[in-house]
Amino acid sequence: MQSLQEKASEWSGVDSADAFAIDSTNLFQKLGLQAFINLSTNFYTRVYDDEEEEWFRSIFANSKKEEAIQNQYEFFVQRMGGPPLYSQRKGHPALIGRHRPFPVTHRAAERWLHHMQNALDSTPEIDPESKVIMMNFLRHTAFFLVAGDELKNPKSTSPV
Ligand code: HEM
Repeated sequence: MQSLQEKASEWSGVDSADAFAIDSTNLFQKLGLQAFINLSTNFYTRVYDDEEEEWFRSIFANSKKEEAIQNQYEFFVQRMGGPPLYSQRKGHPALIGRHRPFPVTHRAAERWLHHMQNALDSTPEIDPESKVIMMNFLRHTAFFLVAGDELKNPKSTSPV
């Protein structure tokens, strides 16, 4: 059986070496805290304003925008070489478990990545090379979460 990581690589088109290139360079040191705050603010502004794809925006209906921004940038900071801001406040990220209430489908991952690509493109504090490194990690992780989401409804299980 394919592991979640293998599914993530196949579906995202990003192999593990490219996804985890974030561990060979310290993006937090390079970019600084404000770049991460700006990126997550930019991203969630796009998500909460998504009028073209209302179904996507509705996934975030029970989350407060300001909290979602903080959750995301604190996680990115700690995952990309900075202090463990997220875990100090909330514990282990356990991303699959924390996404369990939400429908993290292939389509949702593509919409999430669409907003993230646009957010990166309009965050001038992040240089082009760092954007590529970040996007490879984010794309792989998005599909890792899709693979985790499918564990909720294993297709092989027969209905009872
Ligand atoms: C694939 C599509 C995705 C969907 C539909 C999705 C959806 C959501 C939603 C609805 C929340 C709740 C907002 C909040 O209260 O913080 C959330 C939280 C979060 N997401 Fe995602 N997400 C996706 C991908 C990702 C990816 C790729 C990452 C990391 C690389 C990520 C990291 C996080 C983190 C750290 C939180 C905060 C969790 C918490 O503290 O409860 N998400 N996501």
